[in-house]
Amino acid sequence: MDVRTVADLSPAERRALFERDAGVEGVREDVREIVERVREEGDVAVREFAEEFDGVAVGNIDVTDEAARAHDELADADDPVLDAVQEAAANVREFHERQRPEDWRDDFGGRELGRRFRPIDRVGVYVPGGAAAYPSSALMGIVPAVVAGVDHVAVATPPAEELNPVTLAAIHEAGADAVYQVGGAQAISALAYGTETVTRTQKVVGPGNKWVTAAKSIVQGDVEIDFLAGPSEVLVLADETADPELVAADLVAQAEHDPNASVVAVMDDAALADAVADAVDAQAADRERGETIRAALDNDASGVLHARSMPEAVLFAEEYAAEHLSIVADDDEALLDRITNAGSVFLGPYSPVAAGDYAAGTNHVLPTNGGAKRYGGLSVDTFLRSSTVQRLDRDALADLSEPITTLAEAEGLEAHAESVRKRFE
Ligand SMILES: NC(=O)c1ccc[n+]([C@@H]2O[C@H](COP(=O)([O-])OP(=O)(O)OC[C@H]3O[C@@H](n4cnc5c(N)ncnc54)[C@H](O)[C@@H]3O)[C@@H](O)[C@H]2O)c1
Ligand SMILES: N[C@H](CO)Cc1c[nH]c[nH+]1
Ligand SMILES: [Zn+2]
Repeated sequence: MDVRTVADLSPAERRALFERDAGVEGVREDVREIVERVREEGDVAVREFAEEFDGVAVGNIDVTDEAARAHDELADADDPVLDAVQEAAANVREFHERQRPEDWRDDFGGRELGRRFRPIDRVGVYVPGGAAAYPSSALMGIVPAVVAGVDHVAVATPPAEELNPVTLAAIHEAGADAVYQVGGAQAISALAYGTETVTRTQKVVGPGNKWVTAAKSIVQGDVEIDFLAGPSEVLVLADETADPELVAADLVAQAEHDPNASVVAVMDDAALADAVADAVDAQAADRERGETIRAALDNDASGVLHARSMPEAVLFAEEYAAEHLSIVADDDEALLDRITNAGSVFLGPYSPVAAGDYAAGTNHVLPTNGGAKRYGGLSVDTFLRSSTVQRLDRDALADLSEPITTLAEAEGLEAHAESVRKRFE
């Protein structure tokens, strides 16, 4: 890879990095058609798109029993992959249980005010599975919904002649209530609007490629969504203490997800930048998914960048607002203090992004395309809604009657004022 200098980036290069869209805009119109066809034609369209995009003639769309069977078969065979799924699930559950908010009520001087949290009834979780299998995303999407207490968790995952048994087992292990084999934009539409087979849900969550991400942005409004969690991204912020081989390994790892993945390293040390660029090229050539990795490395939103100073590198990282931010530097905590825009942060040489991807316990469903400037990743909150509660005593309402009636009259809403006065007649 060529090393570029932050200060010398052209306006077009800056736009490609900071306004990246991972290919989503380019497929938006095609995806709109897919979403509409599924909305109007239901299962018929789901089956047609499965043939067209996945090359599969789908039998049963509902594969809930198959997921349970896949789980039983791995358990009966004492397959160590099920142990890995269960260990990861336990860590994800433990971390997310800490996020469950408590209902509360407090006395504000005669005004008893509070907040209560209740789960959404029916949610749809998309579990990707086109270019790779994603049992880990099943855990990340479903476990927080179960922890939140969602009544019905419906899952959609791409169809296959033979569905991936580890993905199915992870979906079952995580606690899904219904599982459908439908992928891509058609899955998002099915979960958003329902079909003859697929339950209509109130909120659709989960990561996916550019087609999935475009579909989520289209159904948003008709149904709640979590946020856009598209092709993976990592930004490594490093100083001269970083090991270039490890920086490169984390870049190459995220690059293997998708040709539209974006991977960046920015550092204040020119020699390190050269070493990282060389290590990335060497490692990419050795990896099984070399073609995908090379495409991701070569896209306009990826790069190895040299900054004139760490403050300049930090500003770059803030503007980039990466899904994953890895800080590999002597004083990583001081750098972290200056960062606000990142989906998930990885500190120190023993915190590779892959740890969070699979098993540390934090969620890997995270905002891409700069979304980290506006929202955080998937959590228990994603599946909750809150209500406020109040009980005022007579004196508290009497104390407030002046501001309430004055404001009501200022708004020309006399009946509001009267509803307070009536209580003191
Ligand atoms: N941001 C996050 O939190 C996060 C987490 C995990 C994974 N990811 C991303 O999820 C994605 C997974 O991608 P994937 O492709 O492996 O699986 P996927 O399930 O997202 O996509 C597969 C589906 O894409 C559809 N598709 C393929 N070609 C199409 C075409 N030409 N037209 C219309 N639809 C088409 C098919 O319906 C197929 O079922 C990767 O980009 C990965 O980086 C992101
Ligand atoms: N890095 C992905 C999120 O962008 C999550 C993942 C799943 N499997 C491996 N990685
Ligand atoms: Zn990953």
